[in-house]
Amino acid sequence: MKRLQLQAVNMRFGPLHVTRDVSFDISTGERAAIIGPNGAGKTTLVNIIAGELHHTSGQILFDGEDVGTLSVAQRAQRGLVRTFQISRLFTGLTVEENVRVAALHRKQENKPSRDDIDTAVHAGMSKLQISHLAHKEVDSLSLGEKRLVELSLALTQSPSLLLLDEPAAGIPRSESRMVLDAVNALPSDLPVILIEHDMDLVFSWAKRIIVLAGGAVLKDGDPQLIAADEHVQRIYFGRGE
Ligand SMILES: Nc1ncnc2c1ncn2[C@@H]1O[C@H](COP(=O)(O)OP(=O)(O)OP(=O)(O)O)[C@@H](O)[C@H]1O
Repeated sequence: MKRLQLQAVNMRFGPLHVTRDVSFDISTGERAAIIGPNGAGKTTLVNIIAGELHHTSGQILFDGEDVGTLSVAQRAQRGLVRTFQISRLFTGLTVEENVRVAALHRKQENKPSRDDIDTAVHAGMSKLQISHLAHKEVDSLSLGEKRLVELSLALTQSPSLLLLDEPAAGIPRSESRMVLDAVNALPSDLPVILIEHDMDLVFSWAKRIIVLAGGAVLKDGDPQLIAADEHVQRIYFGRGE
């Protein structure tokens, strides 16, 4: 089932045409990575999908609804949830308190009871195996642990599509395995779009890779096809010819 549909999406900042006729669909359970050289327009595209930026033409449908004019919060309420490159955790609060704040904002039809919130908080932490960190202040955590807490905040919001913005960015090598394991352990039916510079993570995780160059989709296919494509190698990896 199609969850997200981008149809000829464009973004212009004044004279700068940064996103060019981007079209693709993401279906239930799909694991897609968006890659591309610096300045290719990856962050702009994530911001457009999440609602931080409003595209200048084209359509964004989520579960069949045109969400193009909705705010970040309205999209998150519908299940379109993102994480950030830069930590947005509340410092001074514990892990559990941070997860609780996210649980209060989660997608729901009815007003949640205290029990509902408690259940969501504990499920969010146990899915990411961070229950042992519940009572630690987030400031005392390692970078990798903070990234897991951010992932658990996103899961606590009951996403029906998750946008991961460079989950491995800034994480020391010693902890990158932990982050990769967490990304790998995300529920298999949850569609995920990953923006990532770490090619080991991209190629070990993604089932589909969308290559952006100059704001447009250069190639869209499975990792084998992308790795073997001469155009991609030339533009993205600086190889070929
Ligand atoms: N608010 C803005 N105003 C004007 N130009 C912008 C704005 N945001 C991004 N751009 C331009 O859009 C282009 C794409 O930037 P973007 O950050 O989306 O690329 P990226 O692929 O995420 O790059 P990186 O890998 O370096 O993070 C760049 O040329 C950038 O300068």
